[in-house]
Amino acid sequence: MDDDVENVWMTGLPDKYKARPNRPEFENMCMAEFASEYRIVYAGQTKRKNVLPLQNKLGHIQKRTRGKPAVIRFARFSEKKDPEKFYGTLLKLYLPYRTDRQLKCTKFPTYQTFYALASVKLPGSDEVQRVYNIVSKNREKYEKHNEDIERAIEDFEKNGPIEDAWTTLAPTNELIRLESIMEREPIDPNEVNEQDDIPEYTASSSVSNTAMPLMEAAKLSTAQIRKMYQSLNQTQASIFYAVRDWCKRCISGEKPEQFLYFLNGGAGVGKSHVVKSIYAEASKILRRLPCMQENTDISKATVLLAAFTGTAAFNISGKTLHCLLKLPRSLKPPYQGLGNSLDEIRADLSNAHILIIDEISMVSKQLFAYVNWRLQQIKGNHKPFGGLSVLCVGDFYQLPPLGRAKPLCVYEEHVLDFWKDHFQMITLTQIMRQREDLAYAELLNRLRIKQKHEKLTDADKCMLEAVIRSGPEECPSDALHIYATNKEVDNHNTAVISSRFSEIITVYANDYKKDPRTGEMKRQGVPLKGDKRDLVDTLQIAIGVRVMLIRNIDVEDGLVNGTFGKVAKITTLSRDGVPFVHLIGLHLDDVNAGQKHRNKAPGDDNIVYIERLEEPLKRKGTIRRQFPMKLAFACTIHKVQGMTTDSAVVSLKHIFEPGMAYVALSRTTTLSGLHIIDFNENKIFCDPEIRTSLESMPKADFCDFQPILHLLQDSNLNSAIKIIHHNTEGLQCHMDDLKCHHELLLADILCLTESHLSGLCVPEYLQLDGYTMYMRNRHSSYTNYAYLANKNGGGVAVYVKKIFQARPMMYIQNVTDLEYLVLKLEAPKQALIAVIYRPPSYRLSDFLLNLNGLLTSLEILNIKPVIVCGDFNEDQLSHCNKPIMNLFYDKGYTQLISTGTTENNTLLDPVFINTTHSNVRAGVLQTYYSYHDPVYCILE
Ligand SMILES: Nc1ncnc2c1ncn2[C@@H]1O[C@H](COP(=O)(O)OP(=O)(O)OP(=O)(O)O)[C@@H](O)[C@H]1O
Repeated sequence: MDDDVENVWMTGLPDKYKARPNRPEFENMCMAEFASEYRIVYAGQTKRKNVLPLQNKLGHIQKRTRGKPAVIRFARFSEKKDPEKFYGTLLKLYLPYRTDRQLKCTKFPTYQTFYALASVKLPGSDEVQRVYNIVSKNREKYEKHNEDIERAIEDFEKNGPIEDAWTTLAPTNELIRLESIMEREPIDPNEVNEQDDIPEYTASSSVSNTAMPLMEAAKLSTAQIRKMYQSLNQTQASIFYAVRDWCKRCISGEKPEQFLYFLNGGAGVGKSHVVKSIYAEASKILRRLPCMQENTDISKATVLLAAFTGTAAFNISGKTLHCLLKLPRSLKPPYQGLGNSLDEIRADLSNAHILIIDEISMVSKQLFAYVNWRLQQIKGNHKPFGGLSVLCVGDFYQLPPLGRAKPLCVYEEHVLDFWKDHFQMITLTQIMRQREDLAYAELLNRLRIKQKHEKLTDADKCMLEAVIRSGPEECPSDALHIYATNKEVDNHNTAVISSRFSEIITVYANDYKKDPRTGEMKRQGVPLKGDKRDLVDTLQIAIGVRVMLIRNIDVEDGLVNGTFGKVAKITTLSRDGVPFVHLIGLHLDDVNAGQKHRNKAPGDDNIVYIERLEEPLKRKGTIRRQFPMKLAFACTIHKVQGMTTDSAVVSLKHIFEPGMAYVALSRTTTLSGLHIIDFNENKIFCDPEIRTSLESMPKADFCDFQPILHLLQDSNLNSAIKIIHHNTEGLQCHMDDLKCHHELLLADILCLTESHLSGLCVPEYLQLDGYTMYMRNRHSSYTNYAYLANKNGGGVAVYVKKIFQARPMMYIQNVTDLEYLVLKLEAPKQALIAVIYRPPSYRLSDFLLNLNGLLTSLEILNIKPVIVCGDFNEDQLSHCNKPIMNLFYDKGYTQLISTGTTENNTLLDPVFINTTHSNVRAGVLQTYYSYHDPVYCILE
């Protein structure tokens, strides 16, 4: 290159290789050869390139290797092509100390390495002596132990490596290693040891390289899951059904567009509750995806549950985002792709279709961008988030991301944005945490959006005054104290332990520092001064003290940064006669947490044992071994986001961020459980940008998933007749589900098939308030077909609102061998409503005959409209012949349902009407407890 060329900087070997000279000998050269043979020479050096004398070269090399041993490897291409000549020349040069045998190699087989440029010319014969002198000198200098080494090599070649060479080579280190192994408990390969970047915690220097354990389904029993579904309020149910519907469309092969939803709502509105429900249901449905059928490893999750902090992740039985997507500690652009672990994570997430991120308010824009890029890389798809559907959940009025970064929802020009224009919002408004104390719940809603200089209303002030205390002495001492800063927390904890406990044990950190001379890690007599994010240098504990874990020891097992408990046992051992604390046993507040960490010592099975963690201190070259916990009579507000408690003392003194006061004040289930100290209403404030950002966010439209509720907002429909049919797949076991459904009980006439009931009278538990029930069991429905009568299942039932005048027609002349019920509606309007069930095994020709009989009888009654609903086990969406539908058409009926009514997207549950009624609305409702969805029809 010319001297004045500036563009000389190349970042690495591939660049240098790419820019290799455009000469024939380089053309077919591989990078490895290029790397071993060539070095870039700059400016002045290039001028002498053809005649660099060997002694110069040697001197140069010696300088470069800083006097370390080096061996010459000559690579002159012209000579290489004629090896005999080449080695002949070399032989002359090195005869005094090289044997023929050794020279038969392309590389000199010694223990030192030296590369000369290909352009080096072999010295002429007059230079031989000079080179010889130099080489002899070097040899004296570097090959002092040559004989020993030769012997060792021979020995090695003959006998192989010494088995425990490390012991001989570095005895002290080996001793330390063995001691460490003895001290260490067996490691569970499933444990994930990764940490969060949240305030006051150490961020480990590298990403955890522990193999990613498989996602497990939420550890809830079927009964618990069912209870959760039943408890969903109306808005919670709408998003639940929206996601459920999306999953159903996936399994029916429809390939629906990815959804990107944001589930918004204040503290305690039940966001996490919905997440758990969605996770359970979506995982169940997506298990039927074709890829899951083909894939032998069905343990790979279809729905990924993640959160920013370990506490939030455990709360929803998920993982931290960092751990799930193997994100690096530093999220600074440019994006660092996954290297070797890409295949592994790709396999792990191969079935993933939905990602749920809880506590989204704490996710920074950078982290969110990383999640997007990572998923794009993993899925090999350029769609946002690699084509995965994403449900973000959280409350932007709660804690913002660290470092005062703006929350995701606040758009900033020139800052990476994957939120705006992508996500649609749904807001939960009904507070569930404080549902027993509605006044408090409403107060919290107002505090959530209070601006900094906005004044509280007199009524709100009055409510709060009832719980404002002049100081901690007026508050229950055993309640959790919540402060804004670590300093306040530490002061409180120290004061409590020294005033209330006597047998206090001080656990010092075991600190190690590298000896600069020997490189050995030396145990320090007293703990080193650590950073505030390091594990504590001295931990004061006693039986009964409250503590909190400060590291994510095992997220899946609930041992996370922010897990609370009480010290129940302190196990000591002794080394050289000096006792030391070996394990600390805790009774955790969450009895489900720490299942894997029990039984490490004899005694109480409920004790969860925690051992020391080893971590590098912030100061280089130092290591600390300490229990990852601290006292927790008090904790910071950052630790309580997501927590529900009966009683808490909240100090507002040092609040420094928007949303902090709101998070702290919204933890207790009732106002009486809250005690406020250092009250200052100006400390309760939100980020004003959040309100405007949320107001401008597109809203998700879930009307289709609860259509009757939506339609009834139109007051004209209040007097319309609402008829619903549902194949319940067993009424007895689904009675609670039916009662909790938000739309089924809006029906005036609720027709049910497959009630699976026997007997003739309606038992008490099947009664619904405000309804009269009629039923017909399968056994009494057939006279001529024993093969059907003797089978279990089947049966039909109808619930009619008591305000209606209706007459059941259980037996109609000439109508036999049908599972049916007909209801003659007399007031306020006239109509005939029939519900029919046709078992799949019912021979079609026989069924058509009997159905025809029924339809003819209904015709004779001359009442209009006639509405016939039921499960006919004939797919109305199928392209095959549909004899049942044809019969109805022949009789002048119209079918009202146009979309699938089952999980497989078949239309087995049609609704037929015999008039061309212009004001009929009909469609499909959602449920979770049957293979069939209910269908409705509203007659104005
Ligand atoms: N539909 C519901 N029925 C009964 N209980 C509910 C319901 N939804 C939520 N809860 C209960 O209310 C409390 C708060 O719910 P959850 O933790 O899901 O709220 P959140 O919106 O995630 O709160 P935060 O924003 O503070 O984390 C929990 O005890 C939860 O079990």
